[in-house]
Amino acid sequence: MHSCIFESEVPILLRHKQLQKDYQNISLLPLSSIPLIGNIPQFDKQHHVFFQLLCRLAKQSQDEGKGLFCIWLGITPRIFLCSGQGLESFINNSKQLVKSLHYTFLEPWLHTGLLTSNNDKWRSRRRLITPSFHDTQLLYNFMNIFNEQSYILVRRFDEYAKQENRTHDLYPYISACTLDIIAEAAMGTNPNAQLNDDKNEFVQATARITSIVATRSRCPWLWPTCIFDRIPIGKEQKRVLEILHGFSRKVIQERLATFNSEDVVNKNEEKKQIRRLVFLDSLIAQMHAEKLSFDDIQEEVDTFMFEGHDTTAAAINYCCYLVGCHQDVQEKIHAEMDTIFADDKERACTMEDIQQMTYLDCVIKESLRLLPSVAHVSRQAQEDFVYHGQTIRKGTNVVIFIYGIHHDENVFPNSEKFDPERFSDQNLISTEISPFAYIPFSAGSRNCVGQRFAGLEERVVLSTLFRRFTFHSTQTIDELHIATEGILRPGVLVQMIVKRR
Ligand code: HEM
Repeated sequence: MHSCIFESEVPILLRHKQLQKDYQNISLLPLSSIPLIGNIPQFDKQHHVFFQLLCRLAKQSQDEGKGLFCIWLGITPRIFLCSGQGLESFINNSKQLVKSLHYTFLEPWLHTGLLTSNNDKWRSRRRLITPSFHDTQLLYNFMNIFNEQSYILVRRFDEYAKQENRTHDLYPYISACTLDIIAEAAMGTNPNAQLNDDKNEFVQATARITSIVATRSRCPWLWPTCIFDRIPIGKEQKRVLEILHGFSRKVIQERLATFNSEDVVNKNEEKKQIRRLVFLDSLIAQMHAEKLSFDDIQEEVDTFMFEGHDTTAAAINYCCYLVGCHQDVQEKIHAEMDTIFADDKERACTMEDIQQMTYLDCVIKESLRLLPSVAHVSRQAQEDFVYHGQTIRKGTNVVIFIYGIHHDENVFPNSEKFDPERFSDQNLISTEISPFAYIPFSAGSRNCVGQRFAGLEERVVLSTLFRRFTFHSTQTIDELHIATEGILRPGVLVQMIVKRR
């Protein structure tokens, strides 16, 4: 599969001199005097320093009114779109839905599931999968799972709360919780990651593979599979994938076994069992109809186990962190929780409760603005297009830089400030400016299929936590050394103190 990278890059290779001219105005870093190297010597090996460079370039391009910039990975240009203004005609264009070649590095893991597939395959999968995550009744059914798993998380945080003034990294507990949620809600199985050891093998393997993919993506010498597979990082990837694929295979086999037997049972009306149908069942039904194979199902299970747990875990963790840095915000959340739940700290959170969480809603949105779980997404231009007056050529790797767009001073004044009021009714940020100025779930027809699921999950988990706990953060954002590895990740452990209210 990876040989395609080079086949598809050939036109770019042949055209790179012309493209250097075309993109001269937006190439904000000077090209190396060594031929064919591009900007690579200017990229720091440390992910967070590289990310800071991208953020600086985004700011510079916004200040200069350009709204985009280009970096050169050797002879391939990568163009970062950093303004919501004008994004619509690209992101909503049905001809521009093809993911960039860098997603190919995810294929050893996710093959061509919904996130990484293109064209007809993507269209038919998206049609098949969307109902499982958009059906309002199904989403209501998930509330029980969100509540049950949140309670387990509370019990684990209680242990931390007993250790007065000690700091803790909450991410392992939170990601175990979101893993159990997606596994139970979508796959009908519960790996009990929350009840097992602190260092879950699946969670750790996911973090490692996303880091390996990020490293490979920005180092052209790691692109050829024949080299990558032979060096330590490639061998490590192979080991990590055995863990991840072993997990998804087990999940499918377990469900497949019960699916068959219950099918038989269901024919007998007297013994008919009511079983909650999950996303995986709809895929298995397609397998019985011979429209999907086991491998087809596995690539979707891998895709959803990753997209469905890591993104949400990052969002919840960053939200706790940011609130822990802003005690005034935390007091307002507590006041809202007390109004909704009064003294009853134990009852389950309902849809009606969620509708009343207007302030928490602003906090969640502002957290996803300041620290979006997915900092960028990429496409490969299928035809020439114009953005902010710049023509971008067919074949170019185009990055929609969500993080940069969310930090645009022209849209979000004082953009580094955590200010949930931006999203309050009175200050309603600017659909007037551009509906694409705030896109944590991407936008258009390739947006996040799990957006509504994630929104509900975040609100149940976070309200359950804020009803009971106060968080205190001990680091500034700069000290977190954040970097984008598919997911926006801190380079150090995020340390927080947890107290019972
Ligand atoms: C706060 C949580 C989440 C955030 C911020 C988020 C964000 C995103 C973004 C930005 C994309 C576009 C990716 C790209 O174009 O490369 C995306 C796609 C996707 N997301 Fe999410 N996501 C979240 C939660 C979820 C959940 C819970 C699920 C599953 C239930 C999910 C499943 C997916 C899938 C399958 C895609 C690929 C869609 C396609 O290409 O058609 N996400 N998500």
